[in-house]
Amino acid sequence: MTLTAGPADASPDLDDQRITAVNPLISPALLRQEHPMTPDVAKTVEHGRTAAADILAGRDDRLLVVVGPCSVHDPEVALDYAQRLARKAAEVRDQVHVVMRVYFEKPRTTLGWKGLINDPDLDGSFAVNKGLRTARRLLLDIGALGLPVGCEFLDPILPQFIADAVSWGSIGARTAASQVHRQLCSALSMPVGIKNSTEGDVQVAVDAIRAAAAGHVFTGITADGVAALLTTTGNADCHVILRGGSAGPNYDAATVADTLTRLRAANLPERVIVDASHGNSGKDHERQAAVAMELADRISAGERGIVGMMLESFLAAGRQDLVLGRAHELTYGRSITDACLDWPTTATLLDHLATTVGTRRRAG
Ligand SMILES: O=C[C@H](O)[C@H](O)COP(=O)(O)O
Ligand SMILES: C=C(OP(=O)(O)O)C(=O)O
Repeated sequence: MTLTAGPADASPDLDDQRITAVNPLISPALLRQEHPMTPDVAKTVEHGRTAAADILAGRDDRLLVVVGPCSVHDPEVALDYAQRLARKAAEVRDQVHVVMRVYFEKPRTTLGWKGLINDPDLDGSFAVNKGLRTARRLLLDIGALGLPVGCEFLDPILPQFIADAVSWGSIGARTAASQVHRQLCSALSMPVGIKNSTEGDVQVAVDAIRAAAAGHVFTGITADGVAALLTTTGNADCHVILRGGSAGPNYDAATVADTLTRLRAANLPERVIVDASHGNSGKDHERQAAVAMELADRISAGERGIVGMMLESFLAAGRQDLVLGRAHELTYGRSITDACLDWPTTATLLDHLATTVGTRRRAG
């Protein structure tokens, strides 16, 4: 007897036409079990979050400074940097609340290395489970130094793996308009800075803050890695980061004042953080110091609204190109994404920002 194919067998395969591999992903719960939160790190995280929220709300008159490499590509180097920054942060703690940039996810304009979680071996092997383990371990090691950390959140699944160890979050210029990211912010347990667009549109960040302040219902994952519907309260601690744009810098007093007006119009707290890098430095790391010094002068002269700064800083100045698979050729402590200030310049700037806050205090 000959079997003839029924209509179902004749149907073309419609699924997964462009997926070439499906591999297991560890669950957030498993990662948290392997690298558990400790009481000391929890204290650092909690203190880092509360201090940032207090500064943003005007309850604490210190400056919030988010400083560190554009991206982490080697956890040992990042820890070396963190040890130096932790000592400096302790010295300036009465005037400056220091949060280390520990960025594991890089949003690319087109293509490029997408960060330590996506490709921890820097060779295109995309060992994501290893990347998650390395990232979480590093966050805990830095937290153990008493130094709070800040991360950019890009993939909406990934916060479940690391967010408990993070004191401050960021949404980048390329995702500020994304509803997915605004919903994510509404769920995050820490203050989140949202950047103006790469073109320099500030309103998109103000709109994002409004959206993130509201509660949402959206799809995400649980700690066990199972898809779920999440219902959120909204995050009242989101704030604008002015990062400049393709039209040029936007840290000038007029743009800061215009941003505060937009925030007031949206019934939001009139506070901004200024990113001294990216569009505000034209990606010239040396310019960052000049931007920070100009902001310091304006802050000590009493300009209102600027409650913090972001600096891209690493051990060595500038940047270098990564050749995939040849990470062993990289210079120690130099960025493989955007150019950074070197450590001595960073330490001097942090001292200067501490003096700035002291001057502003004395002026009342
Ligand atoms: O901060 C880092 C970069 O500016 C951002 O990830 C975009 O990088 P790219 O333009 O080199 O892709
Ligand atoms: C990607 C970053 O910045 P932006 O989103 O402003 O380009 C960053 O701060 O690493």
